Amino acid sequence: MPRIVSARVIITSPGRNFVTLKIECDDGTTGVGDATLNGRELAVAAYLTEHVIPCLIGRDAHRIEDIWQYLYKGAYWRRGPVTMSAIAAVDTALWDIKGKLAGLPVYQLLGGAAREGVMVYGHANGVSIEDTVAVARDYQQQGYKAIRIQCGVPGMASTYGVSKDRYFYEPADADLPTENVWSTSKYLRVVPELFAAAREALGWDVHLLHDVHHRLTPIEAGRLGKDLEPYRPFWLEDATPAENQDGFRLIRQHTTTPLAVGEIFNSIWDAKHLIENQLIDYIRATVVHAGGITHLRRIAALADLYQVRTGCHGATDLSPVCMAAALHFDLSVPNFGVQEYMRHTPETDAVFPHAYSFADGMMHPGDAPGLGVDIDEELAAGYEYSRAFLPVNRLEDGTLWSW
Ligand SMILES: O=C(O)C(=O)C[C@H](O)[C@H](O)CO
Ligand SMILES: [Mg+2]
Repeated sequence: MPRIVSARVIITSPGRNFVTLKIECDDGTTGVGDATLNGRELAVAAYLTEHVIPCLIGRDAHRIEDIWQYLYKGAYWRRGPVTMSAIAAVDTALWDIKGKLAGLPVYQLLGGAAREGVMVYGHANGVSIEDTVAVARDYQQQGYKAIRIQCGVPGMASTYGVSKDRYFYEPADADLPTENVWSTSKYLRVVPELFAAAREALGWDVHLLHDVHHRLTPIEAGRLGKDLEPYRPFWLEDATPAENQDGFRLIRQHTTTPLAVGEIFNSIWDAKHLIENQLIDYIRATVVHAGGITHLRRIAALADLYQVRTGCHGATDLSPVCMAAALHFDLSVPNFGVQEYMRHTPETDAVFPHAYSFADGMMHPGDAPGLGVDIDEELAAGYEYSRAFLPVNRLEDGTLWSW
């Protein structure tokens, strides 16, 4: 049996912060897992170092389910993003090790490929409708079959999803949280205009997506969904905060626009009511924040019963290790929908050499044994951690709002 002899947390910042767990077995086999929780990185690092790693030493690395249960039930304190990201990192690293020992890519261990490739969506954003449409056209020419479109809101200094760089969106940008201003009425006017312009320029053969980022009330979201129906969006994401899951029932009563939610979910319990009541169409939980491949498969299995499909979160704060794991999951799961793909910077790609590839709007995890991703520790050591917070959001009168 491959016995775990060491586990280490590696923190690096090649343009942004990443936390990676590396587990090593007595035969020298290693596995990696992403443990990055944007803006709260050191909390997960400490949880791993102080409370998880000591319990791993000496265990059989093949016993993925037992170790998952040990860390989840055994902690007594269940769920939560810090705990579940730490468990995810261990779980991901163990799947990596199992794949390497079997000489197989992880997707083969998960049942094999259920499709030829993984459809991904890219991010088109711009300060104006024209800018966004121009970037979206660029993505379409690169072969993307699905594109998320976000544009600046006239009269507002900054808007979620609209970055300084056309291709790299990085919201965690300051040593203390940046303050953004939000106006629902201004926003609700511009989004249907954006979709109209995008359909006009791009035609109907490309999927268009949009992220509301938890900023509307259910009835406002119902209005937006209805206004967008003529443009056939693929999904409306995080239309309203999901703590009150019944809020989605109200949205559903007013629109047939498909709904996606779950990037901040960390367990099946966050999604259970939404899935069982068919209040959503896509579940966006992903490997790093929702307990690893093991737990994500459980969520997907529940979702499959209700024709809810997967749409894993894949922003740049999820490291290439998470991206690789998500692609193995996506390729094998029966109810796959789409995968978010926000390209990492060249510095990040160099620190995390990987076997996954993009061609013609589709990705593939590659056929290297395990996850097909690693961390170049020497390179990683050259990028020191630097604290960065996600922004906060306020209404024009100063009221704190959802970001
Ligand atoms: O990628 C998305 O859909 C996001 O909403 C990005 C998030 O704001 C980001 O990952 C937060 O860390
Ligand atoms: Mg989102």
